[in-house]
Amino acid sequence: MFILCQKPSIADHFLAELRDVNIQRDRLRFRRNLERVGELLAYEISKTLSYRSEKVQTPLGTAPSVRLRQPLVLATILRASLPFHQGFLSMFDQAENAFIGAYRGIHLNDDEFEIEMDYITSPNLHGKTLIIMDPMLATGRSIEKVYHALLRFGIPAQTHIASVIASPEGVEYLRTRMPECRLWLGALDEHLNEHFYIVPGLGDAGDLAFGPKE
Ligand SMILES: O=P(O)(O)OC[C@H]1O[C@H](OP(=O)(O)OP(=O)(O)O)[C@H](O)[C@@H]1O
Ligand SMILES: O=c1cc[nH]c(=O)[nH]1
Ligand SMILES: [Mg+2]
Repeated sequence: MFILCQKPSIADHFLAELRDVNIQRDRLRFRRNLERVGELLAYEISKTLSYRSEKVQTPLGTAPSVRLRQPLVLATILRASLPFHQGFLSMFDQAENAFIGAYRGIHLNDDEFEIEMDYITSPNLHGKTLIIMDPMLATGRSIEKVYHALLRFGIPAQTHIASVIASPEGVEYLRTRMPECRLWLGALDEHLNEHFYIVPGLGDAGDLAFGPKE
């Protein structure tokens, strides 16, 4: 598991703005900060990808270079993940993309709720590197449901899961259910509250990015 905010960097500044109740009133800034954390995590993941060597002609000579070789698919969970996805797409500009409409639906009881999934579109995933993005990894139920639904489109060579903020409960849940996936986090928080929200977290990422929903 990789955690971006383990030693102080500009990433902590972006996380602080995302969490701050006053700054997060500015939706444009909130979305842009999700995007910036996406860019930074994409850069970290890029260090694990494979590249091919080549020579590039400059105006003054030839430079030994490398270019990304690995086919990537970026999978994003609507709504909250859209700005985070944009950050990844800025780095991996030629990636293919998958979109999934998933959200927390009816509560079955005090301890459980259903994840509704009503839209999924994906390219073939066979042998590709899949990156599933969702800014909030709370219980882990959304990511688990989406991952297993995506496997219908082919078995990826490897899968990365990226989140801005995670709970220890969510991390543990994914570790046991999806041990083959590698986790990339902005920050790991304290716990989930009784409504399954991350504490201290940042609140409802989808509403903060796009406004409340009915
Ligand atoms: O780990 P989990 O317990 O599954 O919760 C995390 C999910 O909750 C949020 O989505 P939400 O259902 O609020 O939808 P939204 O993005 O439309 O706001 C978030 O973006 C995750 O997808
Ligand atoms: O803390 C949480 C949990 C789920 N979804 C959010 O947006 N925030
Ligand atoms: Mg939400």
